[in-house]
Amino acid sequence: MIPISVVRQEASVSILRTALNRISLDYLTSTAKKKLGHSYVEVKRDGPAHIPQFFYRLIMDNKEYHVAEGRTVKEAQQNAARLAWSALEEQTDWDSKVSVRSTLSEDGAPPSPSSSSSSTPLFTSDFDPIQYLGSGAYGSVYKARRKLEEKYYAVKIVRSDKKAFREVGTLADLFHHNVIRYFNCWIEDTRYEDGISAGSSAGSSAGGYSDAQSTDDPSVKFLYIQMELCKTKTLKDWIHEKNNQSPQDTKRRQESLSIAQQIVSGVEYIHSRGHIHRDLKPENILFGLDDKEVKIGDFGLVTRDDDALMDRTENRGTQSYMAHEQVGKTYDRKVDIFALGLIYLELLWKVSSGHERIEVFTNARKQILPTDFSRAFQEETLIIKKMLHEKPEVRPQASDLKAQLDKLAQTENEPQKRATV
Ligand SMILES: Nc1ncnc2c1ncn2[C@@H]1O[C@H](COP(=O)(O)OP(=O)(O)OP(=O)(O)O)[C@@H](O)[C@H]1O
Repeated sequence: MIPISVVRQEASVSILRTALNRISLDYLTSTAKKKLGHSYVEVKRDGPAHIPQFFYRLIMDNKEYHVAEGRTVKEAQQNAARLAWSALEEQTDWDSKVSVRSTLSEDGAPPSPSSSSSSTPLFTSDFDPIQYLGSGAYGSVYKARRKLEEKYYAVKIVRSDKKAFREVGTLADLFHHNVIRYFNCWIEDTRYEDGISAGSSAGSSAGGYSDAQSTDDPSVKFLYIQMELCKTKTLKDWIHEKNNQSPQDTKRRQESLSIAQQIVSGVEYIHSRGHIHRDLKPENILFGLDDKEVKIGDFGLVTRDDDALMDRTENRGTQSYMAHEQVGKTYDRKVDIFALGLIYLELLWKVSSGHERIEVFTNARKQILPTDFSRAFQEETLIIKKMLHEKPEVRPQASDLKAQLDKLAQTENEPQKRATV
């Protein structure tokens, strides 16, 4: 006999899945309410009046699901429904596609290939690859249109290993508008390559599968990660544009604060879910398609955090943004605050050459900021110096930092109190 809990769980999945297939979470609200005991609970409200944040969780069939955030009550409830859906999807083997969490072993190791590989290349059967977007050290990213709903996504293709599963396992756990959204992942035997990424004639769009790597080692598989499509412009490009503007852009201060608030909001959420990003840098922060929001990406170095300091076996990150203690083995989430301090400085302060940037960064790492900067940005100087403090315990928690930046934004919105820089 099938246990009642399984039947109820399948009912929940079916309701949520139908709702998501109809792309209408309103449907979920009415249908699930009728069939299963279901309610949304407000956990907290946050943020200033002009950018409020609402936090809701879904309770269904007496089970509490993860807290989700949104700009409106409706958005937060819809996001909470999506998180519940993801959680149920992960628990139930209803799809032929790989369910990430259920395939992870206790230590985050990848699943055995036999249980996860698929002989039909899902990428080209379910998607139209549109454009090669770029590559990092570990893989390449394509813009692709999912045939079923005719929506565009970014699909990242990486070797299927422990690092890739850590990235995807974390992304699947996160749902915040300042974090690149994860949708799905699956494993294939081969890596898709188009003419451009494969190094052949520029502009070629002819695509195909390359099994060069898997021929060398047949056990090598590739993980396809379907994510929210963002602009290819990164925060590094934004900083570069601003630095090349002459005279100095008068809106830079205001825009930098708004961007810093959004990154901190994303980091606060990541920390609240028990993760440390460990590789925050402008290259890993993208702009959403509407150009309004920034999104934290590249969770390849993410690790679990504990309240206690953890002994970490790996000490990686990007050298120039890395906190002092990150070269050692014992550090906590405050390494992200250090990197954010440098990013906020870089957002605000125009440097004219690579040489000047190195000098500013080297001094900033010792909490020495340019004299002109400290004069022009007094409040920011106090905040940044604390973020860059040598002792992690002195650096603010992301939630405190968020409150400080929100307060600063309120002051900035009262122009009579501040002179424009
Ligand atoms: N969700 C996305 N939407 C749009 N473009 C993306 C997306 N994710 C990545 N890209 C583009 O693809 C490029 C490569 O991304 P990827 O995450 O592999 O690289 P990376 O951050 O440079 O990598 P790594 O630090 O792992 O070496 C990025 O620089 C960006 O231009």
